[in-house]
Amino acid sequence: MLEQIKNKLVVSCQALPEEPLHSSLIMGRMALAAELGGAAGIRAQSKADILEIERICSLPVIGIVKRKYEDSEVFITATEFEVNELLETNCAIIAMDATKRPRPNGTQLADLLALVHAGGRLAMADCSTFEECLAAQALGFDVVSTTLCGYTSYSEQLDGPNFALLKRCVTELQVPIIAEGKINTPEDLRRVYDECGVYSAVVGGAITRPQQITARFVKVLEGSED
Ligand SMILES: CC(=O)N[C@H](C=O)[C@@H](O)[C@H](O)[C@H](O)COP(=O)(O)O
Repeated sequence: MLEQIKNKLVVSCQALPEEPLHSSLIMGRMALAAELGGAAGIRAQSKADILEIERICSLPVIGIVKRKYEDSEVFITATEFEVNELLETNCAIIAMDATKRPRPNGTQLADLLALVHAGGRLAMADCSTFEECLAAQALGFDVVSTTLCGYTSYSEQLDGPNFALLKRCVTELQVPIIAEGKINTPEDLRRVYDECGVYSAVVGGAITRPQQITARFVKVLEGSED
């Protein structure tokens, strides 16, 4: 799987229940469209969406399950329950929140990682800071990403990708680094490869969330810069 996505584009096809495209059928078609467009992999949310994507599209999948728990801010593959759901699909990589925030029910990140590996899958760490990326590598994650940069209270809040963080991770870590989050334009994508030297990159909303794409066009008519 890793070789397949190296230096290529992974497209995240996700629509949560509150989003207009929430539907496994639609996410399957999104994934197929991404495949036809030349993507090398898909990132997808929920067992149902992944099973539909696997049915219709031949690209390897990075799987996550987003579920909110009362006692934690962590919602991307937060407990053993979500990992076990993903193990019922053929996703090659299981991604999870690897931030320092406490997980629901006292769940330990190391236990989730062990479960992923016992299931014969690779594990991807969604981090928000350099320290979290470093800790994820030390724990034994196979790939590390900056997915949650800007989404924890203590991480840098930027409108686009955190190029400096990506570059530091690539320079100082040994595991493959995946750029994910806020890659809003083809130019951003070019830069995470050329300037930061990342292993692979995931683009989501800029390709698969039409409400977000529309808003970007509407904004220029309102006279403000994006
Ligand atoms: C923070 C969070 O929940 N991120 C999620 C992680 O799976 C997705 O909602 C993002 O779409 C994905 O990371 C890709 O990022 P962008 O859509 O910015 O290209």
